Amino acid sequence: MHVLTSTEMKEIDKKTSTDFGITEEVLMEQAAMAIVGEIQKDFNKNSHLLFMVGTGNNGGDALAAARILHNEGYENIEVCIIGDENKGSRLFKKQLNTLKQFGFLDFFEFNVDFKNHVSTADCIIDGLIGIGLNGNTNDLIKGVIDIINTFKRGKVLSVDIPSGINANTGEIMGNAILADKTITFGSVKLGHIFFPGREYSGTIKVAPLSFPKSLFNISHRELVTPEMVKKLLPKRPKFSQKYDYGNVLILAGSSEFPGASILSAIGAQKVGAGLVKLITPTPLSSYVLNHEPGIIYKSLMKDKFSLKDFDLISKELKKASVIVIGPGLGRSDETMQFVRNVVEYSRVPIVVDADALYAVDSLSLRKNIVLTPHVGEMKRIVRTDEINIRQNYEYTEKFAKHKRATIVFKDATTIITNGERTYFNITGNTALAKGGSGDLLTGIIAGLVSQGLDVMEASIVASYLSGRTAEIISDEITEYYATPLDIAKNLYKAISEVLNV
Ligand SMILES: NC(=O)C1=CN([C@@H]2O[C@H](COP(=O)(O)OP(=O)(O)OC[C@H]3O[C@@H](n4cnc5c(N)ncnc54)[C@H](OP(=O)(O)O)[C@@H]3O)[C@@H](O)[C@H]2O)[C@@H](O)CC1
Ligand SMILES: Nc1ncnc2c1ncn2[C@@H]1O[C@H](COP(=O)(O)OP(=O)(O)O)[C@@H](O)[C@H]1O
Ligand SMILES: [K+]
Repeated sequence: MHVLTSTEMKEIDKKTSTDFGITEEVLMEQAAMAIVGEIQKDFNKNSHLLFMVGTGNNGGDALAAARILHNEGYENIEVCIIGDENKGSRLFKKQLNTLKQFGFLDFFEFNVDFKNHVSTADCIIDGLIGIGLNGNTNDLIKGVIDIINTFKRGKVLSVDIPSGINANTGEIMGNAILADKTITFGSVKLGHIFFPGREYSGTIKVAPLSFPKSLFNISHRELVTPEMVKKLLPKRPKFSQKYDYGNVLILAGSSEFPGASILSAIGAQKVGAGLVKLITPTPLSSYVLNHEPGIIYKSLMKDKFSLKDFDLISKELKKASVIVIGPGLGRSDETMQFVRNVVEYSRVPIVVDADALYAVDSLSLRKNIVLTPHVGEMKRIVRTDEINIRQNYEYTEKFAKHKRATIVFKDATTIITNGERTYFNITGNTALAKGGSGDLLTGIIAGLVSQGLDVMEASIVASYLSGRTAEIISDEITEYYATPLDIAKNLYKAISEVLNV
């Protein structure tokens, strides 16, 4: 599913009408039917429905939905219009007229009594502002939203996007409606998938309406879906053996951070790599063997990697189909030099994570190198703490283009981009907000590359699977308790689920 900006959505809207003859009126009627469908799922004809209506087309959608329900015999509908009706959009005015022609009379003014309407409503339909939001909410709308958020007792259904949420960033513009459910049209917008918009939207439903599918190619951004992951998962034909599933070389660890390397190695193996070879400076053999005896393990019997180790491992570099470098390395100068040499002299795909991210700063990279920074690392490698990079996907896209590499910007909403195409992963929860989850992810990415995926495809599948596994096992053992090792051991649950989509 494409993830759109408000401008892209408006463009699609316009073209649907000019190039395909499906008018805005038709689309609005379809949007209204979709809203009605959602209301009918949860509320009956006696339910108290409060329609909060702005004077743009978002309000038009809400008015049309109120009219359809009134016509269906819903008896307890109230409509409250906020703003100057005379200055409303063409379709808002048209819908208001039509509603009146259907004999609807229960309009009320926004006044001191408003709190009572809000607190007695079974469902508040938020049609105040949609993707036409043009800045911070003004005083009038701000007051209305505050009262709704404070005094609501029933459910809140937002039309298109919670009023006050920036459709392009998910930011709260002044204040915003906290919805239980949002019904949006055509496709999701960026504001639905970036926090806090993602939280404010509640459950998101997408009504396709009659937009021609081809028009959505206007966007180069997509949401990672189970269907996408299923298609990408490497095949495992019966007539095959371990060499068909690649050779992952992991260069990780130091005396200071021994555990990270093991998680990466387990991640690669649990996702199906043919051979996983882990080389660490410090001896870890009993840990590795306890966790997974199938991992091929070698220690250089020292504290940390340095440039002179390069010759020692150059034979391994030649045999590898993919390299992981970074987890737990430490950041000493000699280790950073070692990392630069590995990255410069290898041609196979490389997953660069954690400490190694700081070493590649000065290097020119290539498309089959993937950098996997979390928020802190991203801020440091792009040298900024000013802009809000977590929601600024364009910044990450530009950075990927500039580095000529693929970036996985790991966060609650993860951005995966090579600067030309961008994917957002929204699986996962706070079970992953623990040291080691990123090390595991790195290994999973490499394990998928070793089976033939490119780094972008592998990052999409890996982010989805680790996040989805976290969700599945959190239902069983809670987000508090689940550890990166639990995620690794339960990866099969998300894989099986995807295979059965
Ligand atoms: N696109 C599509 O394909 C389809 C779109 N559809 C629907 O149209 C919606 C977009 O409609 P839109 O363009 O009329 O804008 P909309 O969201 O109603 O906002 C404008 C209103 O908000 C107000 N307002 C704005 N900012 C404000 C602020 N900061 N503080 C306070 N007020 C503010 C602004 O007031 P004004 O600035 O004019 O005083 C005006 O009244 C879209 O979300 C979807 O629901 C469907 O029918 C199906 C097909
Ligand atoms: N609240 C959250 N919701 C979803 N995913 C999360 C959340 N917090 C962290 N993650 C994911 O967990 C992983 C954490 O990686 P990272 O911070 O690099 O861990 P570490 O460096 O300790 O191994 C990333 O894949 C990130 O997307
Ligand atoms: K809205």
